[in-house]
Amino acid sequence: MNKSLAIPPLLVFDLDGTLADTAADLVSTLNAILTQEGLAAVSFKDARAMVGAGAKALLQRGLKANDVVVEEERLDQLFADYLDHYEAHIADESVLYPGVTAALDRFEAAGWNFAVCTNKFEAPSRLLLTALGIADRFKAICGKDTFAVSKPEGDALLQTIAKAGGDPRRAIMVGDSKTDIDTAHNAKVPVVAVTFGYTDLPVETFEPDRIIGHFDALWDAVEEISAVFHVA
Ligand SMILES: O=C(O)COP(=O)(O)O
Ligand SMILES: [Mg+2]
Repeated sequence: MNKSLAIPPLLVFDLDGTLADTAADLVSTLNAILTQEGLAAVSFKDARAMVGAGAKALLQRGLKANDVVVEEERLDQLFADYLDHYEAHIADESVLYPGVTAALDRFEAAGWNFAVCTNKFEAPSRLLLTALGIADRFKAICGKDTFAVSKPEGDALLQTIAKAGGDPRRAIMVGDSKTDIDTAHNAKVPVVAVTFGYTDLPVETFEPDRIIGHFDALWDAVEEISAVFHVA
């Protein structure tokens, strides 16, 4: 049997804005830090689009919204405070998007494996997925700090696939932002974009291979890609 066919096909999921709607907890944490510093909170609407480039970028955008620039050392301290607060409130309001569990069940029954490739740090990612009851479904959970490189570098995805025991020729990325689509393009891995995440521009702008508005549509999108890319 063709050796590569012995390797199960792999779905690699982004986390924030793809598997889980985490914006409320991320923005609440940002505002807890801004308030602690005597600065104005940012509106959920404004801050939601800031999510996607990592927590430090979110923090910096919140400071910038207050026209405040802090030097590196102070930013590191605020970021440490941010992570402490976030880990204590990791899933106060965060929930899985509709259809995630059913989609994982269907693909698992068809022999697919799963991994996570996120710009959230690995520890809070594990904490969140455990709190949401699905951490043990992933062969690998890789965060911004798992490898020397992070998204949008293609190698962040390729190393995630390797860590999950997968084959890049039999892998598909699922994400919500330009960062994810660029990562997949850089790794030459097909990508399905979801429309319900935190992208500041419509995802079609970034030319994913397929676009879905609900996880119930993931099966057909992957079927189409698999036929084209000979994944499954
Ligand atoms: O934590 C972030 O800002 C982004 O995380 P994501 O890569 O899971 O979307
Ligand atoms: Mg995301």
